[in-house]
Amino acid sequence: MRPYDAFLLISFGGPEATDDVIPFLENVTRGRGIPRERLAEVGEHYFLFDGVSPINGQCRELIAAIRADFEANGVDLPIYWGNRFWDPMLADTVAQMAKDGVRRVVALATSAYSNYSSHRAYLNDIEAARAAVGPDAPEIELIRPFYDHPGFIEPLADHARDALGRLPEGERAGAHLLFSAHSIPTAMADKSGAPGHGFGPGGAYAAQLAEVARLVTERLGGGHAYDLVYQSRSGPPSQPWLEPDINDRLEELAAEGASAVVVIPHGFVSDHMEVKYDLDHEARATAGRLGLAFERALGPGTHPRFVAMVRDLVAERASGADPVGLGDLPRCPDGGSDCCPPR
Ligand SMILES: CC1=C(CCC(=O)O)c2cc3nc(cc4[nH]c(cc5[nH]c(cc1n2)c(C)c5CCC(=O)O)c(CCC(=O)O)c4C)C(CCC(=O)O)=C3C
Ligand SMILES: [Fe+2]
Repeated sequence: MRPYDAFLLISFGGPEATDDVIPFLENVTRGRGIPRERLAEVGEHYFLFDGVSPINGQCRELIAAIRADFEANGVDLPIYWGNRFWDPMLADTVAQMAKDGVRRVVALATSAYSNYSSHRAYLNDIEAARAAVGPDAPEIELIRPFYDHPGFIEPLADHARDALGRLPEGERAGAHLLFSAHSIPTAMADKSGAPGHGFGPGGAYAAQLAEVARLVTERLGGGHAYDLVYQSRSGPPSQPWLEPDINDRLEELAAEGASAVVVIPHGFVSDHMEVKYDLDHEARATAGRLGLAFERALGPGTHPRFVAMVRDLVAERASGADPVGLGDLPRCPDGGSDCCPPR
């Protein structure tokens, strides 16, 4: 697709063997002030799965689906993949693209929202990788945060409907929906989005998460009660992070008389370790202890509408058309020159 000569998927990366776990965690937390105990604890989450994070496999599946979709729709772009924290590392991929003579790249991050960790960090890592490669490095344009795209919202709603359908029949109509996203420090959240956006506490990130929760609930019909909750908090206890934690909210819901919950991990694009451990393992156990029926909806993953969204976003970027989106928030512009500064 003109004006690009390659498509690049950029993801977080995850270990794929026991010996990868600690070096991976060191890459992620370098200079971040994460307490050592938290690292040891998170290492255990990975060891429980023999050191294999699902995220790289999910990227391979997504790339296979994008390749098939590009082919079926006449999009003639080679596809590359680079991670921020584990092999294939982004800098190596950028070096490979330079060797292959690639000059102009359109990139998508496996991260849908506005905040430093989900957006600005990707832009910074792209520039660091290009600088490491030198003058032959291609130009790389990162696609905007896409949380509001119908190709993100519709798969979430489809998968939430499936999860409701897995509850015992008598629990479906009254099920409480919990939309779960990665917690971040409140200082990072408050600054998310474009400067001076006026979203208030939690910034663009919390506002976007709330908007997606509303749009998905609306699509399900049935008037389900729902909340926005957070998971996977790290950092020292003295530092405020976005709340409520999903486990605390489950306690409250049980006390309020709820009997079934469907968790929708709308903060993520695939069912990686933060979903498998923090939701399927930990939150499910909390719900079980409280006597709540519990189902967890799949993430967008390789839902055909999500895969087609990638092609839509590439075309949008190539043509310079106005961003397509659902809901009431201002659209994120491409380029994002000054949005999502560090905390
Ligand atoms: C917003 C957000 C997303 C969603 C957007 C996106 O996808 O980008 C995300 C995704 C992910 N986070 C992941 C893993 C980790 N995140 C950590 C630490 C942190 N995450 C943060 C935020 C986010 N994280 C923050 C503010 C920290 C504190 C350190 C810092 O300020 O930067 C740590 C360190 C240990 C710990 O403290 O938990 C790990 C191991 C994996 C891989 C899972 C797998 O292996 O399958 C994925 C997809
Ligand atoms: Fe994270």
